[in-house]
Order: sequence, then structure tokens, then C-alpha cells
Amino acid sequence: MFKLFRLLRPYQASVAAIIILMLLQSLAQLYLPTLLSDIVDTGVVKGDVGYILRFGAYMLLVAMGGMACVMVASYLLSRTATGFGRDLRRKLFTHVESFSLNEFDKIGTSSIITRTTNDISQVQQVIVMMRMFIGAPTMLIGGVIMATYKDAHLALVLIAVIPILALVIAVIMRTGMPLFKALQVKIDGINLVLREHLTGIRVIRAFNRSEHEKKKFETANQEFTQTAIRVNSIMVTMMPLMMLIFNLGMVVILWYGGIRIDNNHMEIGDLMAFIQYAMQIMFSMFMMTMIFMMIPRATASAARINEVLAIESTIHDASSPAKLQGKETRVEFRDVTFSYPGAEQPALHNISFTAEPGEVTAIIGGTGSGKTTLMNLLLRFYDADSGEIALNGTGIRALSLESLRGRIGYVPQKAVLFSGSVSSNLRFGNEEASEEEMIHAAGTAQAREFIEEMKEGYASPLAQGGTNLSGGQKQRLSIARALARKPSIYVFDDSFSALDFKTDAKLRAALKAETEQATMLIVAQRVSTIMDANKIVVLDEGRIAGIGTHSELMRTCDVYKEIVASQLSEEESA
Ligand SMILES: Nc1ncnc2c1ncn2[C@@H]1O[C@H](COP(=O)(O)OP(=O)(O)OP(=O)(O)O)[C@@H](O)[C@H]1O
Repeated sequence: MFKLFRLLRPYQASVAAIIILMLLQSLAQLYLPTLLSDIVDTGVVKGDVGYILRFGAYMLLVAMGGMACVMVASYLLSRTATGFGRDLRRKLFTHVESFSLNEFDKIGTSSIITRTTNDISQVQQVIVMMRMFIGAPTMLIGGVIMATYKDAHLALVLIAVIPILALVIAVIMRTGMPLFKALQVKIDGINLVLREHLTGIRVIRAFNRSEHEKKKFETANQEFTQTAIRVNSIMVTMMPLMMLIFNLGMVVILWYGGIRIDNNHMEIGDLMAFIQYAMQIMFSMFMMTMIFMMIPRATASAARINEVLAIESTIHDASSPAKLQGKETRVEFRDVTFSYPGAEQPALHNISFTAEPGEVTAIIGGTGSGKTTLMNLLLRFYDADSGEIALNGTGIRALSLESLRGRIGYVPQKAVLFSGSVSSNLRFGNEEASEEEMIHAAGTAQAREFIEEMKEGYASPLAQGGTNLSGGQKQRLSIARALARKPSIYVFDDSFSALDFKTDAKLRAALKAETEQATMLIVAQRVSTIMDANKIVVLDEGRIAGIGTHSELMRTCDVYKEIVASQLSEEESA
């Protein structure tokens, strides 16, 4: 956790002020009982009203001074804690941003969300508790010193009680610690079920699995509740136990204090002050218990945050990135092999082919043959295990990620849109795109008609994930978004699947005119959509089964012939 506290550096001045203010407040607190004993022993016993008034006013002043210190310290503390939370969230978010898909696969999206929200709040709570960190030990040590100063014999009772209380706290904390860690993991569990439930709500309802999902949530929720109850039951036994020990100590103090007053070894005012010091000591021990309750949970949270921060992305920018010349880009796969982490078989074996500018290179193959993986490697979502991918002869690892991805207009298999307006989505990859360029891109993607029919046209709001659009509309918007970028490489990962034949044909014709100089990589399931491609790469279980034009492959590639036979009538395939 201390590692994370390095983020407090910008708040050094505030932290120093908080420490000083809290020390002053503790001193004021410790001074008050002594003043009280003076008033009782000198003013009340001797009937000196002037003394009582003077010292009473002084006491009030000290108490108000202490209060002012707490108020300013609390204000500074809330500012520091919220600032710390904001900075840590920013740091974590920026770090996660740099992750390749490998790292996301490793930690899991739901867990990253819990860590960025709940776990950070736990650590933030510790900063809020900083007031107690300073106040509690000062009051404890100061209280013992002052009580001993008032009556060293009576202080022996306190010195006997404190270790017993400390032992009780230690035993209970030891039992609670593993449960605090478990608690955060259970929150992860709830988030996981919740996330899956919300994103898959349509499928769940269509398959009448609501009850099953409810049970899954119920289980995760119950597990969390049970752990929380166990944590709380440990904590609730602690308070009464501490009170019992303390009250027994108090009885002994009163009994023994009475004897000492009877024997004229002690004054009544001193006993009153002593009792107040004993209460302050007790209060500071309560505060320390609260701190000890918070710390294990926050430590568990800090470890989870540090775990994410410690993960180095496997994909970095080159230290001195090469610059690509020219707008046109030739894409070359050179003997590329790749396995997903933990997978037994490589998803791609020894892939070599070239996609030329001004040409359409289609990738076809059965499901799971590695088509999307190929595109993931080109975009450097993952890095190849061996071999390399080159743009105009330069390996993509030698380029900066920004310059690599800046050249690519990517249309994913599943259209992903963001909450905002139609235009903010279209300008997602090119904020500088003018109104005309945006409308032109929408026109090429055959999206103009439906956008203009929308109530507010390009300013129409889109729900999160574009849920207020049809599948085909989403696909067209995501195509228009790539076009608005005017990239030199287009990657269409099975991006026409939700379009009807008429729209598909119109879109392709418009695309052809628009992307004459570009390198087009089109992943397709339907042969009919790529028959005219300049080059077709046939994938079969991660290996290249053939490369060529449609007619060449019909002569030479059995896998391709099989695919064609399963999809087209003989007449069409000729
Ligand atoms: N994130 C991942 N982790 C582990 N294995 C994966 C991952 N993504 C894909 N795979 C595996 O890699 C192989 C190739 O998957 P890929 O998505 O590239 O196929 P595809 O040809 O695009 O299939 P489809 O046409 O169904 O989209 C499959 O066997 C798949 O199970």
C-alpha cells in the first residue's frame, strides 16, 4: 500500500499541515483534563470564583482551538483523499489503456472495473482515516504519560489493561485478515455475473434463462453476503469485549482512586482528570481498532491495484520508431506463427502472403480458421510468436503503434459504437473530418438515408453500444467511421454479414470507387462477396491452403473448391 502512497507527493504540503494540526488538536485534548483538575482542586475546593471563571474561559479557548484544528484538518484531508483517488484512477486507467488484449484476457474486464472503482475507494478510505492515524497514537501515549503524571500508582491499572486490549485486537485481526481479502474477490464475482447478464440480456431472455441467471447472481450475492457477515460478526464481538475490559478497568480505577483520596494521596480533581485520560486512552484504542479494521481490507485492495500496475504490456512502441514513407501501403505477412496464451495449438502457422495497394485481398476459411486472428496481428492487438508483418518492407514492431494503427481503417466483426451522437461516432477515428467528408463517408457506406431519416440527423443520439440501431445500420456506421479516417489500409473483418444483398452490392460498388489506392483486406464467409478479389487467401485450421484468384483456386485448391461447392450453385461458381 505504501507504494501507492507515493501518489500523495503532490499533496505534501497538505499532509504536513494535517499532521501538525492533528498533533495540536491532540495536545489540546490532553491539556483539557489537567485544566479541569486545576479548576476543581484550586477553584472549586477553595471557592475561588475568579479562578474558576478565568480557567473556565481558558479551557473554552483551548477546546475551540482544538476544534478549529480538526475542522481545517478534515477539510484538507477530504481534498487530499479525493485528489489521491482521482490520480490513482487516472493512473490505473492510463496503464490499462496500454494493455494488449493478452493482458485483458489475463485479468478479466470485470475485475479491472472492480479494481478501478471499489478497490480504489478502499485505499482512499485509509487516507480519510489519516486523522486517526495521527490522533490515536498521540492520544494513547500522551494519555498514559499524563495519567502517570497525575498518579503513578493508579496508572499501573491502565498499564495492565492496555496490553490485554491490544491482545484482543491482535487476535481478532488475525482471524479477519483472510476474510477481507476474500471480500474483494467476492465483489469481483458479483461484477462478473452482472456484466455478463447485462451484456447478454437478449440471449438470456430469448432462451428463457432468466431464472438460471438469477440463481447465478443469487449465488454470487450470497457468497459476498456470507463473507461480509462473517467479517462483521468478528468485528461486533470486538467492541463489547473491549468495553467489558475497559469498564472493569474503570471500576478498579474508581475503587483504588477512592482509597488514595481517602488516604490523602490524591486530590479529587486529579481523579477526575485521571478518569478523563483513561477515557481518552480507551477512545484512542477504539480509533486504532477502526484503523486496524480498515487496513487489512485496504491492503488487500492495494495489492490488487498494484497487481494491475505491475503488469507490463507485452506490446510496446519501438524505442526509436521508424517512419513510413508514402501514403500507399503494401502489407506483407512473412512466415507468421501465433498461439493465444495458454492455447495448445497455434492459431496461425507459417502464414506468408502480400496485400498490394490498390488491390482487394480477401481472406476466406471456415469458422475458427484464424481469419480474425490474422487481423488482430496486423493491428498489433497481439504480437506474432515468430515471423513478422511488414508495411512497405518495415516490420510493424519497428513502427509506433499510433502510426501503424493510424494507417488502418478497421471495421470489426461485431460493430461497436459509443454513446454520443451519430457524428461523434463517425468522427471517432478522425476528429478533423469536415461535415462534407463525414456525409460523404456515410454516403459510401450506404448509411446516409437512414441517418437523414433520423429525427436529428447526424446529431441524433446513439445509446451505449448503439442499441437503438439495427445490426445492419450499426455495421454501416462502423464502415463509415473507417472511411472517414481515409486510411491507406482497410481491414473489413466479416463486416458485410448483416447487410442485405442489395445494400451489400451498392456498398461494394461505392467502396471500389472510394478506395482505389488503398490496400483492402476483406475477411469473408460468403464466397459470392469476394469472387472478384485480386487475391484470395484460403485459410484452413490456421494454415494457408491456397492463394490466388477465384479461377486459379478453383483449379488448384481443394479446400476452396469445397467452400465454393457448399455455398454456390455450379452456375454461379463458374
Ligand atoms: N482470445 C483468444 N484466446 C484464446 N484462443 C482464441 C482467442 N480468440 C480466438 N481463439 C482461437 O483461435 C482460433 C482462431 O480464431 P479466429 O477468431 O481467428 O477465427 P475466425 O477464422 O475469425 O473465425 P470466425 O469466422 O468464426 O470468426 C480459434 O480456434 C479460436 O478458438
